[in-house]
Amino acid sequence: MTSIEVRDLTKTHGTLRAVDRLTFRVPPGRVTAFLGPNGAGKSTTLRVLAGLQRPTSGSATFDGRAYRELPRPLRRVGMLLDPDAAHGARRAHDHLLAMARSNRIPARRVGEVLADAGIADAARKRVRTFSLGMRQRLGIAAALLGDPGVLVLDEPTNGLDPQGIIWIRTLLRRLAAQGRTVLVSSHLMAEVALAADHLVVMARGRLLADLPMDAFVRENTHRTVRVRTTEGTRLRDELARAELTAVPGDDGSWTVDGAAPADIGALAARHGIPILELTEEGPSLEDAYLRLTREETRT
Ligand SMILES: Nc1ncnc2c1ncn2[C@@H]1O[C@H](COP(=O)(O)OP(=O)(O)OP(=O)(O)O)[C@@H](O)[C@H]1O
Repeated sequence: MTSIEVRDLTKTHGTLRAVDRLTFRVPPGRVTAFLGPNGAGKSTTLRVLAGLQRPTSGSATFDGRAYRELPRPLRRVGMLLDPDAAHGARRAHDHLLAMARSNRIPARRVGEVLADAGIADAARKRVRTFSLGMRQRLGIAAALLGDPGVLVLDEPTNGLDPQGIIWIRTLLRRLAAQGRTVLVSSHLMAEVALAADHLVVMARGRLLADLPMDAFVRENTHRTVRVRTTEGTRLRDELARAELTAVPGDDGSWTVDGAAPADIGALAARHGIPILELTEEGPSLEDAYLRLTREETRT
């Protein structure tokens, strides 16, 4: 199966380096999420990958071949970059059929992908009457048309309803499990956490992180424990004696850094301090991502 290879890619717009010496590889068999704050350079990278923009230097290829060099590219690479790519006057079915014909894809695939994308009922409707969510589904149907080994989807959940978001997540996982190469950009961290195995994070045109999801969360967050007690000041003082800091919250709870719940429970028991709640707050991808990119938003 094909890998995506971005190598030393730079793309400038005038004096702005939208992408700045970016290097990463997306191998088959896993879902790779492509993240970064607004203006990070994700769309620019994907447009260069799709051959819609020329790199200033470096390359973005599929096993070393540029998109434009691929014969019948829709059979190799499925891309969703712009939900408005289909002409509004076209009917959904005809739009996909034209794409299929130009890439020698069997016409029966049109009906299959329309059904897969949940828009079979709208097949004969003109695209301009589609909602944003339906246009996204049509774009995803188009990406799947050639049964490609590589899928590149830019913000596929834009405009989708909750069922649509679950559908995308399941679809991405299935495509990766089939051994395909899946790269998906997103702003919605919670959804990325459930769908992706691996993260590539960029900001200000540069690579910030390229690592497995669990390592990313571990490296960029720390666990805390939330405690509720009827004797907050005593608990705080006893924790301070054990060199732990308890920070009071707005709701009467305390947050403790750097200790396990069992340690805090044992300490409270030794001093006869009643505990009403003791909860370990796990690191979330969202926390990790915000921490990593806090200083990196381009204005
Ligand atoms: N054609 C262009 N001409 C000038 N500047 C551009 C052009 N395209 C993109 N940029 C700039 O390049 C930077 C990267 O933009 P890009 O759209 O790639 O970011 P992004 O990570 O996809 O952001 P978002 O998450 O907001 O979609 C931004 O500062 C943007 O304003």
